[in-house]
Amino acid sequence: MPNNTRTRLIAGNWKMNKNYTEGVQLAQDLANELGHDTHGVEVVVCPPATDLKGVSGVIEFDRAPFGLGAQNVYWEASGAFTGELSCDMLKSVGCTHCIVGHSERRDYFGETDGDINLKVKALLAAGIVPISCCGESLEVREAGNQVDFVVGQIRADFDGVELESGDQLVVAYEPIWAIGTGKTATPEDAQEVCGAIRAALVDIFGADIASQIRVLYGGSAKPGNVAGFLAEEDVDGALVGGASLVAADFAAMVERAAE
Ligand SMILES: O=C(CO)COP(=O)(O)O
Repeated sequence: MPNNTRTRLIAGNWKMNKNYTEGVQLAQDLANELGHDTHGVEVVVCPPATDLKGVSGVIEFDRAPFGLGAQNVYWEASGAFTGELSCDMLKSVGCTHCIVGHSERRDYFGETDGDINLKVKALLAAGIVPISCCGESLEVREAGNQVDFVVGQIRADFDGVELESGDQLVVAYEPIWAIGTGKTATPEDAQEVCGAIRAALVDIFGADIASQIRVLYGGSAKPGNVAGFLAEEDVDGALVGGASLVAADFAAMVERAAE
């Protein structure tokens, strides 16, 4: 069990995997694996946009014990923005959460901290919880600059953001060199940066709100290593890529988080 009052959160980022039929199947498999009780752990899945409506159907009709998140959003309300999705569109298919600022979007699609800042503000205004990602490259880590780099991202991403309570926002620390590589950070590596993130959040939002914001670790997290991360004071859950595509593995991680 956590040694603080924050509810642990295990979130799955399916990335660009699973077509509609496969996505609905995975959601149903996960619902079966989890049963109706996740023992105090919050669970969210973030499928591709084309699967959102189907997965929300599984959540509604099978009373599946997980929330629904998108992987991206655009900050404008509507209009001539070909290919983009608004907060209202995400809400209309049942999204409660949305990943923003994933390193893959920063690196492959040129997303900047300024973009992420606008997305976070739009999501908060719509009542959707941003799962806001940050994390350093191998180069930054090898130079020993991971804390300064990530705190810089956090300050830029949340510039001018106002919260009423800490459960409106989730932060995910994902060192880029550990994503999809099988190379995990150690729990101590994760705590070093997640602790610095918490300190920055105290500065930005004040101690009360910062103490309630969940900070997740992501990067090759799996059933065999998640407990080590969760044992750290400032790690409140995991953002899971590859292992979230296997219902039994993802459910096993939720189980570890409940222990
Ligand atoms: O990027 C991630 C989650 O957003 C982590 O992916 P992996 O768990 O596949 O390393």
